[in-house]
Amino acid sequence: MAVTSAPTWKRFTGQWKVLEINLQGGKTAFFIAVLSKCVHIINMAWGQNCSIDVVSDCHRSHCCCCQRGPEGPCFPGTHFTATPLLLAGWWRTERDLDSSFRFRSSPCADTAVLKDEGLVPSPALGMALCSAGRRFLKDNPNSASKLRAWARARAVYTGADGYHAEEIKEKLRAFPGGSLDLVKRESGIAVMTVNNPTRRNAFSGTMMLDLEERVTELEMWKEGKGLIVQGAAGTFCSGSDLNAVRAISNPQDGMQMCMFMQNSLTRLLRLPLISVAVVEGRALGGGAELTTACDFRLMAPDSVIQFVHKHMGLVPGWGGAARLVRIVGSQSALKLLAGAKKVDAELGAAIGLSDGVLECPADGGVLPQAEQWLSRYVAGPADVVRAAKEVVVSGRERHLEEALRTEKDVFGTVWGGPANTAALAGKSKHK
Ligand SMILES: CCC(=O)SCCNC(=O)CCNC(=O)[C@H](O)C(C)(C)COP(=O)(O)OP(=O)(O)OC[C@H]1O[C@@H](n2cnc3c(N)ncnc32)[C@H](O)[C@@H]1OP(=O)(O)O
Repeated sequence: MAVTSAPTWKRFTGQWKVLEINLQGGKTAFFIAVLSKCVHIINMAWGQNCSIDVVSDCHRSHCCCCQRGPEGPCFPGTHFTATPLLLAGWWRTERDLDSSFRFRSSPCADTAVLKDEGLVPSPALGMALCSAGRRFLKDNPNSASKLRAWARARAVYTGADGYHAEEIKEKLRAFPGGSLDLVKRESGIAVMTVNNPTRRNAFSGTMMLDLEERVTELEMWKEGKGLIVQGAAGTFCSGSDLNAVRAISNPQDGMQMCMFMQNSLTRLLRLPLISVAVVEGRALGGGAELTTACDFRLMAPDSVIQFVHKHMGLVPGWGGAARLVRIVGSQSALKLLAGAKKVDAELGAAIGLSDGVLECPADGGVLPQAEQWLSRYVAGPADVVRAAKEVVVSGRERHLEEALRTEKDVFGTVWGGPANTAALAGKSKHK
């Protein structure tokens, strides 16, 4: 069941807030938020068959109701079909919640109304709901793992944005061809290959679906440290498959495809893995956008990254413009987009789009060079490498105060951990 209007904070009292969400069919869902070290959200959906998208990732926080830590969260996030009383997500900060629902809270100390309506929540109520939720997850292990995946995912769009995931997936399934192949290595580095050589690795509909699946797989890969994204057969990716683009060129499908790809590529960039796009040949249109969803880009000598969207009467829609501005700054981004400028390895290095030039491929191709380049950043224990990526993502995406809090939480996961203890036990000099 869809959310029919922007959620609003209805009540606010001290540590508690009640958020009201209007659902289709006149149903209402309430979320009770406990504001303290973490924000614990309890969703009580009064009515059958309503479904709400909730995305969160406070897997490292401790629930202030039941004091559960990362291993036993109440609910790390959900996309749920709610029964009269169901479940929840919990957010690390209030702002996470706000951005999940795209609204701003406006606290209005309205204790009296709360009391009048007998709605004053209590820690006991919170605990009861936590425990009901845990029981649900125990009885529904598939939901639990899905929830965990969602928790890590932190996609941009949900049903509240008018995004209909299943509908667009159905449409994309009608444009088959190619694949996105993923190999996870013992070294902790995975290689994802955009594989559709007969169309210069253009993204068919099913490859877009593959991308989402591969990202989900990587989100659940706890041993992972690094990711290399490459194209098959010596070229990176020629963007979206023009045959599919022509078929779904109506505004509705375009928007849905845009949200689908933004979600997947945002999740790709937010993975706790250090990622690098290895660009050989051409990275055009959506292919250029894909390179920006990696932390780094390495370019082969004759390679070109080109945001050809302008030539197509478009601007990027897979999040490539927003990411490009963050990588090269607005001046350079404007030149690349408004001029559809070809970026070769030299220009790429000069403007900071490329982080290194690969040498002419030897027998083994450029992959070993890329692995060698990446190895200096992924050396060491996975939890430390992943923590480094996490604090950088947080610093890039969150307001300072929130990023500082996240940094504290992530710091707490490595402080006194095995790598830290071993380092302290040895002689520590960094000459
Ligand atoms: C998100 C927005 C977007 O991404 S819009 C898509 C933007 N991309 C494009 O417009 C790329 C158009 N393609 C090209 O410019 C050239 O094909 C490039 C990639 C430079 C390769 O040139 P070249 O090496 O000479 O090969 P070619 O043109 O003979 O192509 C080989 C076969 O591949 C196909 N192909 C290529 N790109 C796409 C694509 N994006 N979608 C669908 N098919 C594509 C070509 O049509 C060609 O197929 P065929 O062998 O003629 O059947």
